[in-house]
Amino acid sequence: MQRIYMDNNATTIVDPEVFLAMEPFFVRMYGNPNSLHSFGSEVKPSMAMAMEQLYQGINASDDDDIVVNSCATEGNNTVIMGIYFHSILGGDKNHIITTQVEHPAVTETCRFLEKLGVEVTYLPVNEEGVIHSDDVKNAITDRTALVSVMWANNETGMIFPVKQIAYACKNRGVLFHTDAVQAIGKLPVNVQEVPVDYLTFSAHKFHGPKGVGGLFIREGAPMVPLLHGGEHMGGLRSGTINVAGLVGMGKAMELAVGNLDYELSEVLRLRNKLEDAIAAIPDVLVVGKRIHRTPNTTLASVRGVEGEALIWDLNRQGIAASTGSACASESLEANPVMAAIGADKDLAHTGVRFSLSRFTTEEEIDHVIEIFPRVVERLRDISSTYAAGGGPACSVSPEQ
Ligand SMILES: Cc1ncc(COP(=O)(O)O)c(CN[C@@H](CS)C(=O)O)c1O
Repeated sequence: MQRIYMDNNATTIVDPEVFLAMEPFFVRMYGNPNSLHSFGSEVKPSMAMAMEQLYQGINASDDDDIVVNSCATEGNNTVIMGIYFHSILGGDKNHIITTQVEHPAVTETCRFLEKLGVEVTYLPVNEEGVIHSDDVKNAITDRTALVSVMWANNETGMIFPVKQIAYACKNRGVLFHTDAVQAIGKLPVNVQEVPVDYLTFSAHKFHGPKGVGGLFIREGAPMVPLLHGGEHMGGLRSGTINVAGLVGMGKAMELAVGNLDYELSEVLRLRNKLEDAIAAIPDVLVVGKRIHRTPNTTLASVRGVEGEALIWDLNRQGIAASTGSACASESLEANPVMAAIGADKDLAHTGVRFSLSRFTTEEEIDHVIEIFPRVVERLRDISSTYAAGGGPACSVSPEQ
């Protein structure tokens, strides 16, 4: 059976060019870059090139730092815990602002700090699943140590007003972190245009390898390492560098930026083609206006059908999708994003997320368009809660 991968917000295939770039660093050039002998020194030029690819990919200046780590979860923890140690434990601040729809790597780290007495504001989102920059302005106090708002949401694809938020924080002298995991490779990410202090990303979200990520730190922004040990990354992140991963991430960043026009045209066209077919099914609505979303993501609420049942049935047909973020896929709780946007409790369990990539083909989209309505119909026929014409799924209808 042909399998179709439609869960690229969870992870992506490694681009073959990325794999080729990495291969030598597993079997021939495997030295530790901290070693003084030739096995160590011979890997350094490739590492330097990869770092340059990362700097160019987000338009970082040479005065800024990019710390190579294991993933965005580590990067998010590093920023938030680092601010706690620097500005809260070691300073006169005691407040962090974030949103209700951040990835758990942000919200759970904040919840951990609340146990240590930190005050955290989780800004609510509107029916489209986003906040307004004024929400941040109104929440900032003289005790605010950090604002952390994602660039784009992993479940809805909704894009947050990070530029306006960054300037609002800058004007109040408050540090700003953005989790850019779902923006890199899908949107232009330029840290000269958007004056963030910290920005985090993971290579496996833009066709690089799992197990390697990056943390951008603006020159002058305070940084307290999460991991202590050897003198790696200038002391900002101890642990032997994943050389192959870094080389792969640099190549993946170069390719992601180079394919941005394709993402914003062809991937967008295929996503909209799929979304139009999904939205045409009765009592199915898509969350968020397209113009405010990343080009590859659709989150649909299907009245009367449990999200888990939907993705399992799709899986039986060879189609890989998710009910929301993969890290919450085991949970039978209501989808927190759907709950946050005001979907009623039945609907909060009905979300299905499709996320495309530059490797998604028209034939694959046409096949999903053929299968999905049949799956919905089959599951509704056996549903105990669905009666045709059950009314709108939630207040937001698809927009062009
Ligand atoms: C916005 C955002 N921020 C952080 C992460 C974590 O990435 P890691 O490489 O696992 O550390 C993710 C990963 N979201 C996947 C897995 S939960 C999803 O299915 O939506 C993310 O989307």
